[in-house]
Amino acid sequence: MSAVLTFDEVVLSFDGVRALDGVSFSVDPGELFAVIGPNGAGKTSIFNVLSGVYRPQRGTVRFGGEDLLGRRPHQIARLGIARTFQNIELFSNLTVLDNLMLGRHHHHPYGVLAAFGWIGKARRNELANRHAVEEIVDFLELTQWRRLPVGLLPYGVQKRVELGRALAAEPKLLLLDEPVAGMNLEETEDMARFILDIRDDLGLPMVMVEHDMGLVMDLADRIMVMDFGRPIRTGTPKDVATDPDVVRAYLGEEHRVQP
Ligand SMILES: Nc1ncnc2c1ncn2[C@@H]1O[C@H](COP(=O)(O)OP(=O)(O)OP(=O)(O)O)[C@@H](O)[C@H]1O
Repeated sequence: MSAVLTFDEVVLSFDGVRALDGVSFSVDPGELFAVIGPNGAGKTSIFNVLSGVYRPQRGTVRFGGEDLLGRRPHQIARLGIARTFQNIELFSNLTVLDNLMLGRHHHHPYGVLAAFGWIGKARRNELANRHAVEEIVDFLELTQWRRLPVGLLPYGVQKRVELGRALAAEPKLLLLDEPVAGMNLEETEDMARFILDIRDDLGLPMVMVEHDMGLVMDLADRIMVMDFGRPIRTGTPKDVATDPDVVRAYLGEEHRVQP
C-alpha cells in the first residue's frame, strides 16, 4: 500500500527556534491520522508546511507522487489538499449553499468565458456544481439550514458547513485543524460521526490536529505524538496511550487515557 502523503526529515526553523526538528511520517490511503502534542509542539507548523504557507529548510514532503515543497497554497489546493481552520473561515452573510459553491471555485473553468459565448457549457458546469453541493448538504445533514446565512447558525453547524466547504473541493486529502474546538458534547459527537462517515463512506484520508484526547483516541487509526518539534511516538491509539514516554512527556499521569 503506497502512502498518500509522506513527510521525510522535515526541519523548519524560525530565528533559531526549531518548530519542526526532523519530522517524518506517512499517511496511508483512507487513513485517519491524528497529530497531538502540547502547545508549541509543532502541530500547526505541519499544517502550514502542508498547505504551502511555510517552506521548511530541510526535508521532503510528497503527496500522490508530487513534491509539495516550493508550491504556493493555491497550487497545493489544486493538487487536492483541502483544510478546515481552527477559527471558522466562512462568509457569514452568505447562505450555506453559497458558501459551499465557493468551495468549488476551481470547478468553474468557464467563469469568465461565459460572457463570450460559452454560456451553454458554463450553465452545465453550474448545474453540476449545484448538484455536487446538494449532495454534500445531504451527507452532512445540513438540509434545514441550506438557504440561511451562515452567520445565523449555531456554532457547531457553522463548523460543519466549514467541513462541507472543504469537501466541496473534492479533495484527495483533508486536513482538519481542531475540528471540535469550542464545541459542546452534542456538537462534538455529531462532528465525530461525520468525520467517521468521511473516512468510511468516502474513503478520504485525513490528517487531524486536535486537543480533545477522547476524540482522538476514539477516531484515529494512528496518532503521532509531538513534543518540542519532534515526534516521540507514532502508532495506534492503544500503542500511544500506553507508551511511557508519551505519558511522561504529554499526557501526564492525571490525564492518562485508557486505550
Ligand atoms: N511564524 C512563526 N514565527 C516564529 N515562530 C513560530 C512561527 N510559527 C511557529 N513558531 C514557533 O514554532 C513552534 C511550534 O509552533 P506551532 O504553532 O507549530 O505549535 P502547535 O503545536 O501548533 O501549538 P498550539 O497547540 O499552541 O497551536 C513554537 O515554538 C512557535 O512559537
